[in-house]
Amino acid sequence: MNVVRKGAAKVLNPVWVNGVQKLKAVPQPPPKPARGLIPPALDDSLHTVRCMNQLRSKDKAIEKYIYLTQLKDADPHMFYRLCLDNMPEITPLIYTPTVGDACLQFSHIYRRPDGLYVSYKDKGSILKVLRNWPRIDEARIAVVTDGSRILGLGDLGLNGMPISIGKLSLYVAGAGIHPSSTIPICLDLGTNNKQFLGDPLYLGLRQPRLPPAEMTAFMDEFMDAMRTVFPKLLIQFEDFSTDNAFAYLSRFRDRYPLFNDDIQGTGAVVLSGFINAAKLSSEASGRPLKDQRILFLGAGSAGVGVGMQLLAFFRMQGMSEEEARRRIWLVDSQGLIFDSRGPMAEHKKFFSRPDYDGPPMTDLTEIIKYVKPTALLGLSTIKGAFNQSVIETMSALNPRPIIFPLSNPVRLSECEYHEAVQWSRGQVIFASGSPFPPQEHGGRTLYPGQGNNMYVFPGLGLGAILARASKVTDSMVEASSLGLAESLTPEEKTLDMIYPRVERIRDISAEIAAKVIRAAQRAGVDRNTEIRDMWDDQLAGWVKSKMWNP
Ligand SMILES: NC(=O)C1=CN([C@@H]2O[C@H](COP(=O)(O)OP(=O)(O)OC[C@H]3O[C@@H](n4cnc5c(N)ncnc54)[C@H](OP(=O)(O)O)[C@@H]3O)[C@@H](O)[C@H]2O)C=CC1
Ligand SMILES: CC(=O)C(=O)O
Ligand SMILES: [Mg+2]
Repeated sequence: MNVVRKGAAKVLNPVWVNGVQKLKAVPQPPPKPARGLIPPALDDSLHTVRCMNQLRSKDKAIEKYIYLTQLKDADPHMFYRLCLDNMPEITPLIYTPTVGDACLQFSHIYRRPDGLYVSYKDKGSILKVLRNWPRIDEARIAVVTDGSRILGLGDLGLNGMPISIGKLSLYVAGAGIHPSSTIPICLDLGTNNKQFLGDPLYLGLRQPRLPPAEMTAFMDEFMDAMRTVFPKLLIQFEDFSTDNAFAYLSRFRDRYPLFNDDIQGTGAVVLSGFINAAKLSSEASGRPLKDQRILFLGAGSAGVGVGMQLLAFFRMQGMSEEEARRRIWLVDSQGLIFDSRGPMAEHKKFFSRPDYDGPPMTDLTEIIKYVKPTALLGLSTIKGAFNQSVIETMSALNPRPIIFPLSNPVRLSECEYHEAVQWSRGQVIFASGSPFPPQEHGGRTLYPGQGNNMYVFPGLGLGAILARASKVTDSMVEASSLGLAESLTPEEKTLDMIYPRVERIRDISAEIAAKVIRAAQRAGVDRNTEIRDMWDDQLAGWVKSKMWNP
């Protein structure tokens, strides 16, 4: 279990709140083991070197993942120290892309319990199961998946647990949430994955997924029980299949403090990258922001979530809803989405085009020639969909085309960075869901952005927790996005970066959290009255003081 320093003592530390000194219980690490129980020359700073050497000696990413999982279990302080000191190297191992392989293989690489499993068999007694969690009073944030759409890998059932664990490791590393305040949760509601159902080692329920009414009844009981057992908890819904992602966000968001990371977190992170990318593209084309035209490949929870966030941003620029909506085109597995195409899923209707009435359009290059987009965003899970013809056509239309292949893990990315650089002759403004290495082009080093919700959810969650928000409003999500967009340093701007360096994640999360707290206060959903009167710089310092450090 991810118990940090089991049996840690608590001491009272003085803290200042609105100019008043109070005493607060702070968990302390246990005393060092007694003399003779550890090697005499064991030294913390050298031990980090030893651990990194052991990590780097493994050939395969999945072996590194297993090593880090064991390290987290044995010595969480050292695990998070390594994460913080080596973010660019370790993030792809504990998160996408490697976490995708960890999910695929979870039932085979499983070693020790971590997180909470709530099964359909627990229906009627979910409350009791939740009460088995060992750190109820400390719990502040849960990431909940039902494993039905893990990254772009489909229905992985109970094997989705590493996604919840990985996201929460980033909450700790990236935003300083205390490890013992986190609960990874996997709802085990069956799976339609035939390979898993036939695998004797599969750890989940061997039954097909539930019909919608039964699933909703289960979710109602689960959410009620969550509120009873964990009254201070923020909930992040993660990797639910498209219909359920939209349905449960709208069903529960006004009753519980929660957000859906794939719809809202992705919307926020992509808007942020888009704002910075649009500035660069406008400098090259002279085209004002209001003339940006966005084409999405993929119209699922992420595509539509990003579309809605962009729409809100265009509205902030003074456009009417109709004008803003007409800036956005969606393409799904059947091609361009337009009104006269025939029946379509509810979540696609808002962006369906009323102004196209021709034959179905399925070829992406042809669609680009028709739409003339300035930005092409991929949330389709279709590897290679942004081929040479697509990128050359985008480059012919735009001096600096914005191309974001955002699907995860890396092997499902719509294109790779080196391809985008080569086919655009170095002009592409690029962000991908999973990381790619920098490229040399024309004597310059070009840096890809990582347009991944990992830049947003730690700060958004930290802000919501510290504000003790009763719900997560659209304005809080928007504040997280604008906070991220504004966080670039002058040096990062000089390098044409559109997202900050991941090494700065703690500072970025603190900035985002402070903005989220302000948005919660403006929306009147904050319940932490002690920080309402703080000035901005006081609030920023206070947020940082709340971060846990390994
Ligand atoms: N970078 C980031 O931070 C994030 C990335 N993602 C990634 O985005 C991807 C999609 O996630 P999500 O939206 O939740 O998944 P969904 O399953 O909800 O959506 C996938 C969409 O892609 C469409 N699609 C499938 N095949 C094709 C095709 N051949 N041509 C065009 N479109 C196609 C589907 O069409 P149809 O509707 O017709 O089935 C659907 O609209 C995943 O890989 C996920 O990992 C998700 C969240 C965050
Ligand atoms: C990043 C993420 O949340 C996803 O790919 O689903
Ligand atoms: Mg996700």
